[in-house]
Amino acid sequence: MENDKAKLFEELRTKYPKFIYKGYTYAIGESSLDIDFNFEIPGLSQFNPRWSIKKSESKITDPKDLELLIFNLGMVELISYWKLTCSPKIIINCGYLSSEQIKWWKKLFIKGLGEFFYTNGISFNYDMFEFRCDNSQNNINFIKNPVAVADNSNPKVLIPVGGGKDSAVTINLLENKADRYGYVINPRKACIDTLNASSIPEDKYIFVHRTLDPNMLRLNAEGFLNGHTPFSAMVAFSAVLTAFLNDIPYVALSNESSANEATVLGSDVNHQYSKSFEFEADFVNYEKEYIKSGVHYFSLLRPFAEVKIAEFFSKYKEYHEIFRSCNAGSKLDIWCNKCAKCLFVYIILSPFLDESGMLKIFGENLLDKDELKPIFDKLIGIMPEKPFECVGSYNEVNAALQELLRQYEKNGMSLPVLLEYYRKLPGIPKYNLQDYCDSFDNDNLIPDYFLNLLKDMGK
Ligand SMILES: CC(=O)N[C@H]1[C@@H](OP(=O)(O)OP(=O)(O)OC[C@H]2O[C@@H](n3ccc(=O)[nH]c3=O)[C@H](O)[C@@H]2O)O[C@H](CO)[C@@H](O)[C@@H]1O[C@H](C)C(=O)N[C@@H](C)C(=O)N[C@@H](CCC(=O)O)C(=O)O
Ligand SMILES: Nc1ncnc2c1ncn2[C@@H]1O[C@H](COP(=O)(O)OP(=O)(O)OP(=O)(O)O)[C@@H](O)[C@H]1O
Repeated sequence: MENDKAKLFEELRTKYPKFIYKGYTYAIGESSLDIDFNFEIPGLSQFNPRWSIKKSESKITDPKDLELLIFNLGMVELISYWKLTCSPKIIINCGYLSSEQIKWWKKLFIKGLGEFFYTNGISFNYDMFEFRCDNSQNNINFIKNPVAVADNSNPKVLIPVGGGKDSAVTINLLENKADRYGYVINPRKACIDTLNASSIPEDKYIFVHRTLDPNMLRLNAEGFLNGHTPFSAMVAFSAVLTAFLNDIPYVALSNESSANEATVLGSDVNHQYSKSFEFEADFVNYEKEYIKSGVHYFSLLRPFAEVKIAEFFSKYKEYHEIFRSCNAGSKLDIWCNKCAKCLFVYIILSPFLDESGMLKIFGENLLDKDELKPIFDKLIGIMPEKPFECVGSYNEVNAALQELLRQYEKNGMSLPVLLEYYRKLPGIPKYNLQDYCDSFDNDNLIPDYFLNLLKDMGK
């Protein structure tokens, strides 16, 4: 199967040697910015993905100011379309990229699609594709009116909300400390419920509608190359554009330090690459160097491990029955209770909530499901690969399980099947959960105002 895909990859690249980013059009309405991108794989299909971004009434002083942001959103959007054929030439007809920028985009393609290449059995490197851009540097519309930080005591901040626990923690940590706006791409129930459960007023929900081109979905169904794309990189570019449009100087992500760990042990393949600090730092440099919107992008939760975020979240009961971290069940708004993400969230919340609290969320004890053992083995690190999901590090999974084991034994409770299995496993090193809860990663780009808030809260 993997070899078939690698063969298909070669065939498609030969048959479709070019991918063209032909252009974009946009219209600024009273309450939204509407964008149409135009991509083409000659001989195969045109693609017109669309974005509609809510905007405030505030006037855009110069519409041209939006163009660099829109062009760059198109650059990240095109990854999903390019991956159908992985064409060796990417021709950019609507914007200029310097050789440094081209290097930057090549890195995002290679690392952001690391899982896609790995799971399709494709080996891919920097020499296997090139970017050509026809436009001269003179055509760049530099931003003339960047967003300024107006009020440092209650700054406006855009918080991307995914419907899971992490963004709910950011929302709550910033309550009464910042003027919060909730940002959601294609809102699903858990995202809306999360915002409704928070104290963010409805007029500060900023919803964005992104439409995938049906030709891509058709070609996926026909068997063209498909797989994971760096979704969080798209969140980054679109959130900065949305913040700019709404005169909001900060974008606060909820990406944690655990996202930095590779998914495949000893390799660069990381499902969460675009949630890693490496991407965050690259993105901030790119934005400051080549876009200069004035918007500051950072992750408020970067210093923390997932277990610390779980500890915060365990206290925010108002979200417990509405949040959904499960990607597999995201369309149906359910916890599927079968996937790695469900089991992972179950494990890291368990030390902080009693059994009835856990039952309210999941409806059953996932550590009592013997059929989840293969996933469990991947989460604790006795297999060479973690699941391709947004899950925390091996160490913190082990630390949470060992703390849970301690609690069960202290209370004289009988162990669920996976915890009993874990207790008997030989050679597992000892971990202390508190060490992970106390850790604070200084590799972060949190602006002083927000860093001081975390410090004042004793975090
Ligand atoms: C696949 C994906 O990114 N889905 C996100 C997307 O959902 P949407 O309803 O628009 O599309 P799907 O039904 O999932 O996919 C249909 C087909 O289109 C392809 N595709 C989709 C999106 C895209 O950007 N590029 C594509 O090529 C895909 O391959 C299918 O063939 O948008 C939603 C929000 O609007 C997101 O919630 C969807 O995210 C999924 C729940 C999901 O599982 N996303 C994974 C990428 C994922 O692992 N998410 C991580 C974060 C990953 C990261 O750090 O990059 C997570 O949330 O844990
Ligand atoms: N549809 C979306 N719209 C806007 N931002 C999103 C969306 N989906 C995810 N995000 C952003 O990406 C981040 C990472 O997504 P991820 O699913 O890992 O986190 P989460 O939903 O907050 O929590 P959990 O880890 O419990 O799922 C989110 O915290 C949020 O900032």
